[in-house]
Amino acid sequence: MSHHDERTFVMVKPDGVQRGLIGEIVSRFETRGLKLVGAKFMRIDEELAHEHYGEHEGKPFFEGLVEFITSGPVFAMVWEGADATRQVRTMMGETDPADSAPGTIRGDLGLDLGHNVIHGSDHEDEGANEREIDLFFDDAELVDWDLDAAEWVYEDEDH
Ligand SMILES: Nc1ncnc2c1ncn2[C@@H]1O[C@H](COP(=O)(O)OP(=O)(O)OP(=O)(O)O)[C@@H](O)[C@H]1O
Repeated sequence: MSHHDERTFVMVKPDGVQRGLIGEIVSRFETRGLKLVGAKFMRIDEELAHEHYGEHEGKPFFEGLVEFITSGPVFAMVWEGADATRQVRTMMGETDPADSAPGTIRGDLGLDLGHNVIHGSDHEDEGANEREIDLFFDDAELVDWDLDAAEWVYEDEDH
């Protein structure tokens, strides 16, 4: 990982998994030049849901949000690249698919606010990316590419 790279947490939510959108979503980040360093197909239990969405506790949509995120499998990922957290948020679009521009993931694939197919760490919340990566992944599950072959694909001023 070079000095300006960072890692961010991204997750295809249960609606995206159920609709068969994992491949489409992974493909968008791959072709945008981000590097996949971790991925896990999993169920989120109540405890993890409360930790992950703790900031929304007490809001009227909280219980529904927990019920939704625990309702089926999710595809959790860690992506790495220059300014990765902000890049991913830009590619995702707005929280509400109705406000998201065509070309963004939610603008193209999202159905409504409760079914917006993807989560990505908030780039305006300092350290949210690292906190969420730690919440979902053990260090040993994150993979260093460290391949010569990767260097010509991902041009880097350090090389
Ligand atoms: N008013 C609402 N009614 C129903 N669901 C909501 C509402 N506001 C937010 N949500 C759901 O809660 C999630 C978290 O809300 P937040 O404001 O953190 O949006 P976000 O950061 O764009 O989304 P995410 O955290 O999933 O990436 C949203 O993705 C959405 O699915």
